[in-house]
Amino acid sequence: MAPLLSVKRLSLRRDEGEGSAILHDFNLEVEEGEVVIIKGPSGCGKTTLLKCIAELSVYQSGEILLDGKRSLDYGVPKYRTLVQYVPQRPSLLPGTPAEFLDTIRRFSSRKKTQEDQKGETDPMALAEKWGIERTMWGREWATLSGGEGQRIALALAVGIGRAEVVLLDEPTSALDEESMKTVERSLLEMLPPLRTQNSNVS
Ligand SMILES: Nc1ncnc2c1ncn2[C@@H]1O[C@H](COP(=O)(O)OP(=O)(O)OP(=O)(O)O)[C@@H](O)[C@H]1O
Repeated sequence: MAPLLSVKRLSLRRDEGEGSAILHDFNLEVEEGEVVIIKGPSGCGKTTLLKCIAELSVYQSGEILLDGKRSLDYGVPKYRTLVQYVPQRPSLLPGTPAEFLDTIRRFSSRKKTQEDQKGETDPMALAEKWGIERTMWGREWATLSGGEGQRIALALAVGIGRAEVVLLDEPTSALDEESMKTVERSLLEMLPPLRTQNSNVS
């Protein structure tokens, strides 16, 4: 059986392919239920790798497969609902989290099956458990603190329940220790790891 996610010989260079290499022939296989931690020094390409997997960055060569199929086989919008990227700085997103949630729900409601609804948790209720008041969803992303934006982005990614792969880019880097523990505890409850894997980008 094909792994849930495979990254095969991924290579990407800086400056639209004209500069030095960021990733060179990078390979990764992730099985269903597996939690993978990507480690490496600042600037080595961790965010770039996650953005490539989410089809948000253009790479020069290599292949990324979800359940053995390319993003183009799914169609990129559908692929992005299956592979969700939670950015390090959601404050750079336009509009408000409530608008974002509406857009996802409008897109989802047309195709939602009972199977889709199984893993769903209300993102607002989830974020509330992490100390995010419901009124915050109506504020522009740019006006939220780094930690508030991170908790909302995380609640959106894991609460909607359609994602097969959730890519978390330092998801708790802007949180204080207590909030970090609360968020990590509930993430672990929602995403029980069958196995863990450490992968280095260097
Ligand atoms: N659009 C771009 N154009 C040119 N260089 C870029 C671009 N995006 C990223 N880079 C460079 O690619 C390298 C990898 O960046 P990336 O953000 O993936 O690193 P990282 O490992 O996530 O770092 P950190 O741990 O500091 O967040 C860096 O040298 C960065 O400056």
